[in-house]
Amino acid sequence: METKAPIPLAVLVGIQTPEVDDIAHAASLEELGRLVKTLGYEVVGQVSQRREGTGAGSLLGSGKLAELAALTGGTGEIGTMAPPPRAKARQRFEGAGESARAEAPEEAPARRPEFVIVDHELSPSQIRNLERATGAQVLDRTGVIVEIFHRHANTREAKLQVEMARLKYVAPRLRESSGGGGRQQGPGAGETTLDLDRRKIRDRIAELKDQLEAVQRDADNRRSARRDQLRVALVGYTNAGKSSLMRALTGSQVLVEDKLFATLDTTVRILQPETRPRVLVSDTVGFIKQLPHDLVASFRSTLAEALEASLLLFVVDASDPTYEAQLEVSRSVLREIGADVVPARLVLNKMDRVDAAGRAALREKHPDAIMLSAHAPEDVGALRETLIGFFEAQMVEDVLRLPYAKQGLIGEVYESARVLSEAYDEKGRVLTVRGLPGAIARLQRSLATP
Ligand SMILES: Nc1nc2c(ncn2[C@@H]2O[C@H](COP(=O)(O)OP(=O)(O)OP(=O)(O)O)[C@@H](O)[C@H]2O)c(=O)[nH]1
Ligand SMILES: [Mg+2]
Repeated sequence: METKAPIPLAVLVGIQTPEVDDIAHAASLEELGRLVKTLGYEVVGQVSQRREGTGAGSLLGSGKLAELAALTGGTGEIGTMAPPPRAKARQRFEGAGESARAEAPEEAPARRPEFVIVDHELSPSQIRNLERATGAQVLDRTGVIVEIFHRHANTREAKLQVEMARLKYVAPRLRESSGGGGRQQGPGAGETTLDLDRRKIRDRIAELKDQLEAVQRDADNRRSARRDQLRVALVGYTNAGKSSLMRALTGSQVLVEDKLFATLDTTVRILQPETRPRVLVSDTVGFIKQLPHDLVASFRSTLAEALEASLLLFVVDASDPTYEAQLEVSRSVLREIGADVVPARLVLNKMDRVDAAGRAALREKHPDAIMLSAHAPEDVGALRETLIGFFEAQMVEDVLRLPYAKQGLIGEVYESARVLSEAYDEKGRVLTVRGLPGAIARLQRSLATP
């Protein structure tokens, strides 16, 4: 009995522009394949072509387009539009290295792929042209990422933000293809939004903005309650191992998956074994290249955690050949949200997959980095000591006088500082404490108020 819908099949399409080398191009398509897998589709083929740019009306040259259409069962024709004229130099460039071919399976697949997934941001008319030529639904990288976020968003805040990003992504594409009379769109455009005209979408976006502001005020309040605590945030590219480190450091059961964007919401846990005062660790959403701008805005809020941390652990998958590009993407997102002012340590993770020569090269390039494997308990133990050392260096000692009338504050003192000694005099308790300057100042303030 067939009750489950079959897994949708997809073909990937990538353009290698002159500034992109072979390794980066292959890595980008591989990453797209992983994104598509995260969406629950199966990748059954790949078409890639060298071109000067990604702006052509049909994206691919006519030959490549025909090759793609042969996989999907389309005509290979986009209809009224003629292919753009090709300059001599461009022809030479494109002719070189046609080595990346469609990986057609040995036997023709029983089903044709229903999706063509393009590794670049496409204009609405490019999407329409490709859909005409291939007979498949076309999604671009942005559409895939927006869709993953849409499916994975859990908290109310994440849901609101993703809906907003999705509407902004969908709106222009709706307008362009509305001549199709309610034609089925890719999953980037849900059926419900299809019926909405631009005005309704604008109204909905305004409504979402209001709701978001309310939710964010609550979140701000919750965060400010954690102010002056010892906080570390794990940030970095998707799949770098942030959640794995979070688990190892805090003994919590956060989701670890060999999937892109396994984590979409920030979680906060206590460093284990617990210290005095305790250290809070936050796990955050991962970054990716060509992150749609509206989703960066949605990061801004989950990453407010990171902004308020005293220390960022910048986690990198050191075993990935493109780790430097990933590092650069992460850095630029952090700059964009203003988190580049927070002290940060580079953590080169997955060192268990790096050989001795690779280690030496990494050590030379990043002499200050912490190298580890999230799977090695001794490495995680050492990282814990490093974290404790970092906070210890910032702590100061002070004396708190707790009058008898204020004994109710003792819990808060133990919570936010380490009590070194305790004595009594005629007025009350005298505590020598060690803690972050901000936390001690806050305690002194609550003791001073009558
Ligand atoms: N070999 C090895 N694999 C690791 C290590 N750390 C994490 N992994 C694996 O890498 C994959 C991704 O790990 P996660 O911890 O989910 O990565 P993440 O950074 O939280 O990813 P997102 O939530 O998707 O952004 C999982 O399959 C982990 O088991 C490591 O030190 N060594
Ligand atoms: Mg994660």
